[in-house]
Amino acid sequence: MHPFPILRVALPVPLPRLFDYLPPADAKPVAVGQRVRVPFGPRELCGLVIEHAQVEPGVALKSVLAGLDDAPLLHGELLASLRWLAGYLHAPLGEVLATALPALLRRGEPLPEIAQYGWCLNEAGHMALPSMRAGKPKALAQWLDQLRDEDSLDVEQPGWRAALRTLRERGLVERIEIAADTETGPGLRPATEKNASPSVSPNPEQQAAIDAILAAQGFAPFLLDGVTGSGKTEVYLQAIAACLARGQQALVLVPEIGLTPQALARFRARLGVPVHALHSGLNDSERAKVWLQAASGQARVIVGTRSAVFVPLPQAGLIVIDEEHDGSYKQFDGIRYHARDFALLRARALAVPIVLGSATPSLETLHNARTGKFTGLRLRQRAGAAQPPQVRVQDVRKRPLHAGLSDDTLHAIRSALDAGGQVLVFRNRRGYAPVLLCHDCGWSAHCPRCSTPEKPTPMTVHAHGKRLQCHHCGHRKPAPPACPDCASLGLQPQGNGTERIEAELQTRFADVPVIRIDRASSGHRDALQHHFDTLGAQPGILVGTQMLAKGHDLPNLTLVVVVGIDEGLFSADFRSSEKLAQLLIQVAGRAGRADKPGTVLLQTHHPDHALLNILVRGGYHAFADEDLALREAAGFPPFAYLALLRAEAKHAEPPLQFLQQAKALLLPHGIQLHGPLPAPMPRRAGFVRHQLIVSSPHRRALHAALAAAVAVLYATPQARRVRWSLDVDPVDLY
Ligand SMILES: Nc1ncnc2c1ncn2[C@@H]1O[C@H](COP(=O)(O)OP(=O)(O)OP(=O)(O)O)[C@@H](O)[C@H]1O
Ligand SMILES: [Zn+2]
Repeated sequence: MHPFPILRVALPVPLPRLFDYLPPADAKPVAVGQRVRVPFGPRELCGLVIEHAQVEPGVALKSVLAGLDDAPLLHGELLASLRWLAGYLHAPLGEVLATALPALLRRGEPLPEIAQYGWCLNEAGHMALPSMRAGKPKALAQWLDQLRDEDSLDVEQPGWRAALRTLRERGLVERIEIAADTETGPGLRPATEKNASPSVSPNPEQQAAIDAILAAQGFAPFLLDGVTGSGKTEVYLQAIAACLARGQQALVLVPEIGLTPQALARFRARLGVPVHALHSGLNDSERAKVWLQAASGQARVIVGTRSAVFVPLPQAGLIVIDEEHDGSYKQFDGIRYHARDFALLRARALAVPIVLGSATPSLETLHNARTGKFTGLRLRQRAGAAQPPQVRVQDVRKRPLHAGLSDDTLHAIRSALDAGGQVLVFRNRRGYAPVLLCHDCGWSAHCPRCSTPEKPTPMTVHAHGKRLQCHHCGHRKPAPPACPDCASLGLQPQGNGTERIEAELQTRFADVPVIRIDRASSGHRDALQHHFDTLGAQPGILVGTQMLAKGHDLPNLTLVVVVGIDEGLFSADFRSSEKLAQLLIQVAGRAGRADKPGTVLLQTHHPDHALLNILVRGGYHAFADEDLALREAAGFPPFAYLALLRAEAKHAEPPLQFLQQAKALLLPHGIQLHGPLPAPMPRRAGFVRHQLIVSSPHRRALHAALAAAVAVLYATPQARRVRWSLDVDPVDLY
């Protein structure tokens, strides 16, 4: 028998199994959770050892080429949770691990250095201190009479590196590597005046929420259901501070667009410990470092977007999910995990409290709070002196519109600006106009890669009419100078996107800045912050898409105008009402967040629409009651469990055959099957798309059926002729 057991390795390949290898030739034992480099066909891959097993007689195995780590990279709770996730998503473990690990580590590169350094006065420094001249170097020297780590210096002594240079040149300080048990000065005083947000004392509702979270023991899920501007962040901050005081780590998830430098600075200033941010703006090595710092326990507070849910938390004390309803928590390709749901699973495994916060909780989460699975905490009022905004539905039927804006709206904007306020104009369509139409023959511009004869996909007009762009596949081309069908010169952009509204507002309100915020103008987090900084507190207008709806706090914003939501009122998707309601409440919630009252103008051609009425009269909860009742009657989530099997190929046959095969495999399991049917968007980027919806009122029944069928599906010949994916708990059905 071989002296060592064989290694069962998870590899990032689309096959739902582990791969067996002999230990490496150097015969060093490789533990579970360590990375290895292995031969795989003609390639070499980096994988993770998942199990040891005994060699079966007569099986010829290749050897691992090399072990890559001295200690397991993944172990304990995180490895177990990821194995559970792979099972839940019916996805190959190797691909799940590849999604969870930072790219640098996934590629098998060596672990980056994460040692922390600190500075303190040396002997000469202590001698020189009393006689130093007052100034920045002396101030820093006083602070360095004890060892201080570089992170705390960043927080406590902004700009310290310049002063340090002086001290170094004079030979007064030394740099010391800080081990986990090195004693450093009590680094962190409460935040200093200049970088702290004004400290607030919690109001009674906030205090009750804080008390409930602090009293929690072990796994305890909370829904912090607080209206916009109610001060949810203050509740998070106090819960995190208590977690830090217990010596534990806190993980905070935020939507991609919410992680502005401003938001981070607020956390840093209030918590008084380094806050480690994980977001798309970091490079691979920075991401890997934060991940490893979390693994070593050095990182005490990690604030990040979706994929931060995968950081190791050996000393976990609390998980917070801000804006838990946000769509960006769901990954839309590859391994389609939901960060909120995985965070809940981890909180249970880690036995820590988890706080889901939102002014517009997802119906799943509300349902969980109503059935007692989560503890509901309510903040019914805005914090401080702020009042809820006044919402007015404005009937624009038969009214003249200027780039979609009514005369009443334009007057309201003028008055708000004259009163020194800021205005937000929300339109959920970027570009200049959604359609380019020939006024003479009716031709309109369609995407050649995303259209079918039955279902054409219009191309959006950009660059003031000069360019066409498909928002589904990215296809771009110059706008034709004349109609390709009838040669008429009467081509007209139809409808209004943010670009056109911006242009209209710039001409009408030339005296104030008009700033457009959408994916084209502010795709980058820092760009968004830059726009807010440019505007400052002066009167001005922001025009933008849903990027503007999320968690921003602009104290001087007094008027919100909502334009062109009508198309959203009639969508067929069972989640569309929920999404629209959330969007409207969140956008409206930007108005009047400080001492000036806010107004919201909702322009519509359907002033009697049930959704608008219930939202305006009853608010989000009234809407949610009604929508939950509808979902229960129709057997939709959260009253049933769904999975969506998608398949696409250049031609229609292979996806259909694949899904028929899947249906045949699922049929004996007694769950509901709907399809195969063309996807709501039947063609995209040249691929014909079909889908099969699988559902059951019982989660267990659904998963038993999927587990049995998917294992077989991977091996069917039909699977090789399509691109397919399984989406468990899909958010979008297209
Ligand atoms: N107890 C308090 N007293 C006075 N002001 C407060 C208090 N708590 C929070 N605030 C202030 O109220 C404003 C809104 O708080 P915050 O941004 O946390 O709201 P929120 O609940 O997250 O809202 P949204 O869901 O709209 O993002 C902030 O400017 C915050 O500093
Ligand atoms: Zn397209």
